[in-house]
Amino acid sequence: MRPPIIVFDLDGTLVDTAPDLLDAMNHALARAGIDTIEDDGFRRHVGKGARVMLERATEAAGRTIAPPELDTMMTDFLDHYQANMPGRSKPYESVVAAIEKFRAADFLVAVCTNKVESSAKRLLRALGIDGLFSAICGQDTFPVRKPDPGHLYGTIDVAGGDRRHALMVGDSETDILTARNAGIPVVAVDFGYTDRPVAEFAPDRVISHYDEMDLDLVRNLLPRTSATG
Ligand SMILES: O=C(O)COP(=O)(O)O
Ligand SMILES: [Mg+2]
Repeated sequence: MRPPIIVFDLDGTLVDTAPDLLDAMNHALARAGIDTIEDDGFRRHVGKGARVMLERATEAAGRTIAPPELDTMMTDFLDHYQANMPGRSKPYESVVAAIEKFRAADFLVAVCTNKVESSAKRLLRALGIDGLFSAICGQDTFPVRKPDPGHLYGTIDVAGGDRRHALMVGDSETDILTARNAGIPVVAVDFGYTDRPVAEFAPDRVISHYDEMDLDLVRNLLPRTSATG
């Protein structure tokens, strides 16, 4: 029997990455001659991949850019972002302790993110926490990405987990839609990056701190089995 699994989103859920995403975005914008961003309004665009963040910042500056230019900006973004890891990015308070508790209770833990896979792996390695995860899958790991359920199913399969005893943890509408599309329960954190309060997207639970995410909460959301009950 495959073990139960908890799948975390990355940006805004597992790691507070916004300052470094902003630095890398501004580097790419400046190289393209586009106004850089000074406020943190861009956080609401995190979760759909860096290309969407760059497109939104470009629109906000009143510019339209052709796909090849956007490709160049994406390369500039990734070069800067990956060269400066881990930068100021930090795992959210108590998330590592929570993950260690789940692993000790024989849950697998994995990451399903719309970051490119190499960025996700490099960041988690730079933070010294990559070893906690049985799979780290990004927007380019499979032919589909969140909110397509195939991204979440694929992550569970690579990790060797049980799709029927899986839980998603995320911070955005994208994550909640992904879990719903997959028929998998979802816990939302309310401290991440989203354009509207996560409760509006009707997750199964909302938490404000990882201290709230104990084994009882997880087991209550999963179908009963000898492994999870
Ligand atoms: O938008 C991104 O770059 C990734 O965001 P995610 O880790 O929240 O999926
Ligand atoms: Mg996120």
